Amino acid sequence: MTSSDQEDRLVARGGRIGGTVAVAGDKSISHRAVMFGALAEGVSHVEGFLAGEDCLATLAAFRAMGVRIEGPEDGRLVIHGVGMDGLRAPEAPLDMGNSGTSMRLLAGLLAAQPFAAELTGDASLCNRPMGRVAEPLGSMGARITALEEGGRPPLRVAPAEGLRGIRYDLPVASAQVKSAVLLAGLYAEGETCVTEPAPTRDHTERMLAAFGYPLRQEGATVCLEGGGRLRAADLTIPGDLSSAAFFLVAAALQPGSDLTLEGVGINPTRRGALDILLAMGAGIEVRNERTYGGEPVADLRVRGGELEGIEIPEHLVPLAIDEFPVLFVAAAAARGRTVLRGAAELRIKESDRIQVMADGLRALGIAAEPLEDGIVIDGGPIGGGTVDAHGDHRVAMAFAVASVAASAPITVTGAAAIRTSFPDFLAVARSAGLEIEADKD
Ligand SMILES: O=C(O)C1=C[C@@H](OP(=O)(O)O)[C@@H](O)[C@H](O)C1
Ligand SMILES: C=C(OP(=O)(O)O)C(=O)O
Repeated sequence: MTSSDQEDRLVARGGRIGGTVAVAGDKSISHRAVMFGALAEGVSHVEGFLAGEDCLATLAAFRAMGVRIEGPEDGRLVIHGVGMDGLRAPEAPLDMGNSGTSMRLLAGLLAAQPFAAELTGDASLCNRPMGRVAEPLGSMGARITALEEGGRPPLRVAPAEGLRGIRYDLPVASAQVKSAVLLAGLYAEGETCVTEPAPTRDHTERMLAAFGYPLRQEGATVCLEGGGRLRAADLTIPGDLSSAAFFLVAAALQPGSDLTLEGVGINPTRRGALDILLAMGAGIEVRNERTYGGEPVADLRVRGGELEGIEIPEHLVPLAIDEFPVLFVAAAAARGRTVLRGAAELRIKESDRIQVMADGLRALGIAAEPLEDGIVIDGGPIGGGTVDAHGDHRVAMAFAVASVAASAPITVTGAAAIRTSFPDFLAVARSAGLEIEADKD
């Protein structure tokens, strides 16, 4: 067995959750820091960059396009910006690994470049739909071809011949699509406006502002004028609420626990998981609110108790989209029934997160009924057993957390992808009191 096979299998035995921990930097913001730092004029300094495989794929892509980036060293990057027109043609296809954010945002940026490029990724990413970005970018004049059926990657992006601004109504609430169109809009003639059907994470808008790019926000619509410039900026990236969510749930479902998570991003367009857990009765206190690089940050203190099942309000779905695997674990440990609807997007993430979570919860003895656009979970005693994360980082970490409420150890297979978003997960989990190890058998 190779060492990566070993990491692919985890055994979690629960434990007493408590203490004070910090999670790694926010993944969404880390991607954008590299992108905007690369396109800026001058040298940007970044602290708290997440050195997970997804963000490293973005970093490697910009290096392959001629951008000098020092680090990451202890989360620090020094990005020598090349300006809006300074990227160079990459010599080989850009490999985005497992990262949907990298592929969709880069599609928007590459659509506007005077050179051809190809974007590819791993088996999971190559199964995800890219028509959602190719279509609006096409109407701006971009020439993007998806090489596989159903708008699936690899994507071939031909040199641009001048893009024009559009007004685009997002058909799905997606920050990746919004960001791809805005990135292309930086280079387009005239104004580009994107209207969202429901709020989605606004890190692109906040970071453009931090790099000095003017934006106009009117209700659900954000607009920018093409042809501007970005000024280098120094940024500190907040801790990732999506990573913190595993420990929020671990502590919230264990009576008597007391855990503080320091320096976590609580951007209102991202904090749906907090609001869902609070509605389930979790004892979470938001303390020491402050701002890092235009992003709100706080320390979160969680004291465990009993959780109640709820009907999750649909407007919270896009605001908690990546946290549902672990929220399903909270639902399994809660008293009563939890119902989620309006979350069909979960079926086209790194795995089909509705089906994969339902299968895993059932293997642990929980009644979980998948719906086309959601799930119904009846809380009850969680048993031990083996569950398959299907190579999905968030599913793997969610089932490790389930062990806190389980009557016997939980073995998680297909867990190596944890490196994509949370390479220090095992270390942080242990310091929060979780007994977890990579299986050596
Ligand atoms: O813009 C981003 O950084 C992200 C947006 C979300 O995807 P969608 O825009 O597809 O919902 C989220 O699931 C992903 O992890 C990160
Ligand atoms: C969906 C996710 O990421 P991405 O779309 O960037 O692969 C995630 O991190 O849960």
